[in-house]
Amino acid sequence: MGSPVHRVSLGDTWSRQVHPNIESERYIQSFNVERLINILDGGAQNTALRRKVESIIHSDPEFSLKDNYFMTQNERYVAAVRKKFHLQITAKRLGWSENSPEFYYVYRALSGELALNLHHVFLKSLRSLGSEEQIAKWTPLCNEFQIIASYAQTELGHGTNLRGLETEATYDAATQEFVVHSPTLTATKWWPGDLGRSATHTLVQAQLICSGARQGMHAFIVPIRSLQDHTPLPGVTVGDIGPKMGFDHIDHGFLRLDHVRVPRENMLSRFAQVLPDGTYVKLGTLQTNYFSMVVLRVDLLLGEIIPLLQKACVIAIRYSVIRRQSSIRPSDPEAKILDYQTQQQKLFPQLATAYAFHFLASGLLEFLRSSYDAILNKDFSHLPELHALSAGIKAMTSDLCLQGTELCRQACGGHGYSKLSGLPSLVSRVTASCTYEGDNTVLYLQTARFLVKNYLQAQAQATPGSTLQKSLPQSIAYLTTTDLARCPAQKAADFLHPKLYTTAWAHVATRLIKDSVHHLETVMQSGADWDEAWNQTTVIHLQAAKAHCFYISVKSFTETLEKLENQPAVQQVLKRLCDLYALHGILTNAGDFLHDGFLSGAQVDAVRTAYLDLLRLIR
Ligand SMILES: CCCCCCCCCC(=O)SCCNC(=O)CCNC(=O)[C@H](O)C(C)(C)COP(=O)(O)OP(=O)(O)OC[C@H]1O[C@@H](n2cnc3c(N)ncnc32)[C@H](O)[C@@H]1OP(=O)(O)O
Ligand SMILES: Cc1cc2nc3c(=O)[nH]c(=O)nc-3n(C[C@H](O)[C@H](O)[C@H](O)COP(=O)(O)OP(=O)(O)OC[C@H]3O[C@@H](n4cnc5c(N)ncnc54)[C@H](O)[C@@H]3O)c2cc1C
Repeated sequence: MGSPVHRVSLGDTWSRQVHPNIESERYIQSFNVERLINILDGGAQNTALRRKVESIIHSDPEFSLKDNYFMTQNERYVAAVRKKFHLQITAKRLGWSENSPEFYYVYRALSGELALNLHHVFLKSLRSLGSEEQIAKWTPLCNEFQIIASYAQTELGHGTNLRGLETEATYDAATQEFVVHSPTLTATKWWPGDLGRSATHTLVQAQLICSGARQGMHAFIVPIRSLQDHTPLPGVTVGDIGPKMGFDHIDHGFLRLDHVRVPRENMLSRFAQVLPDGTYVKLGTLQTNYFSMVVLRVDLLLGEIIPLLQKACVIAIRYSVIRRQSSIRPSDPEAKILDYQTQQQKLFPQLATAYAFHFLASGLLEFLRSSYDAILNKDFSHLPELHALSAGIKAMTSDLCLQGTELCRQACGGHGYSKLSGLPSLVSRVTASCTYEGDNTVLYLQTARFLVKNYLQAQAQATPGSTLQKSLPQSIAYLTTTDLARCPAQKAADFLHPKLYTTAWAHVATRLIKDSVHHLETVMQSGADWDEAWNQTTVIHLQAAKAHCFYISVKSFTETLEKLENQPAVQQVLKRLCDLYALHGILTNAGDFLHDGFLSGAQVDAVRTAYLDLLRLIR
């Protein structure tokens, strides 16, 4: 460890002391910090549990992260594997069960520097796509790490277009096996985490071929490495895809299968079965084989994506109260950079976004939990709305978390470019979330498809004599509420009413959805078919989907405020953040509010007045 750079991070004494400026800043807030912490943790008992888990982790040298930024990719991987197994041993000793809150707190305390995350993605997919027997068989093997699993869906040639996946699983009735095969180079599985070096098994998403027909994408458990010596099994070519922008600690891999045989029982069969004679039995819909992606998109929000923005806000705001640079008056001492309005305008909307997304994701997780069992029991009534919400919210949160973490990094000047600030790693990590578990554009368009479909249905129901009376899904009920043509706000203070700005966002989302349908229908009337017309109007649909998702996030934040009547001081500070979040969105998209005169120029000025005053109040 002789290299000079290590002197920077080893053995310094001053970094253990809290900077006096931070100390002083911690005693001027207007609310009870512990109360707000309890709200974010979901209750005081969770706060106590989280702190207990964090103290165990932070006091154990095996979990130290201090050398991480000086490691090679290989060293990062080895360190992450070591931490993962030390964690499993610790968890067993302390009685922490798989999927328990303790594991969530550990993951966050270690900034996700743990190997085998896809092993848990495999388990989640098994639970959502596997039969009860398959769950009972494979879960203990995973929990005891007798097997290490991964999730292999994406191929060199296809990540988004799942209908285009080329890996084949052909049923052989004579032996009651599936022959899993990579027929082309582009069928090579590419990107799956934990595949490069760790996994002994993987969940292969492949085109099922049985009864002489292609039945679409289905999931197959395929052994890929020997449990004796970890070498690739016959017919398996597997390895690491090499250096990436981030995620150095994960062995993303590639996989080719040359007619590898697996037993019939290895096809996950909650929503589809292949009988011994090769008969295909559909127990769900095409979309139910996509259900595991809905679960993952929701889990990744609080489990991986939003904490990255939360951490970037903590680092950048703390830095901004100790960094002094230039003076507000030439005669003054150098100012804390957080006292500059522009620094507040960079950071506080990101802080507000971090809170907005925390409550938004918590609500979506609740919706998933409440509909999960129904879906597993083949009641798919909530699935379309759950898919549309999870797709759009994953796209919006990852997009805005990326923008926010990068803004926080830039707000720290040169030190924001040092890995030792923690910020560059947060940015490179959150960047990936705009692609994994679904490219954001593609996911927004899934939400847009849901909006158009339901809008047209509402239109059809509204025509006189229509017998259809199906109510709209709750998240788009606003499409049929009476709409204001003009915003009634007279002065800046009027924009600090949650009902007023929520209605403003509903107005813009409704208008953009109507507009997108109008353009679609106009292009079709010019002779294009639905698919061509859809492609020629996707930019407009994308805009409508984004406005819809932002409206959902504003509504979720205001509903959270309503539940805090009994904690006025906390409610007040969260309301300021909610106001700031909503008004920041209006100013950033002012054109959408001015377009039909819903807001006038003078009203947008009033929004800015209220917004700038909020920065002062929040500071
Ligand atoms: C440190 C660790 C943290 C990081 C962990 C990272 C883990 C990342 C792991 C991965 O990245 S795994 C790979 C993730 N890959 C994807 O997410 C692929 C994205 N592509 C798709 O989901 C589908 O290809 C897409 C939905 C875009 C299109 O599929 P289709 O062409 O079959 O569907 P289409 O668009 O025609 O829609 C058909 C119907 O299915 C519905 N649908 C589509 N996806 C659905 C879904 N997931 N659930 C339920 N319904 C769904 C859709 O709404 C529609 O319903 P309607 O007919 O009623 O309109
Ligand atoms: C860090 C990381 C980890 C990952 N982990 C896994 C894993 O564990 N398992 C796994 O299976 N996969 C994994 N992936 C792969 C990931 O899921 C895919 O990269 C993702 O689904 C996007 O697919 P793609 O790469 O083929 O991009 P493409 O779909 O080729 O996207 C390229 C461009 O084409 C556009 N595009 C594509 N289709 C459309 C359309 N229909 N309409 C409009 N535009 C379109 C996209 O918007 C994008 O701009 C991981 C990826 C990353 C970066």
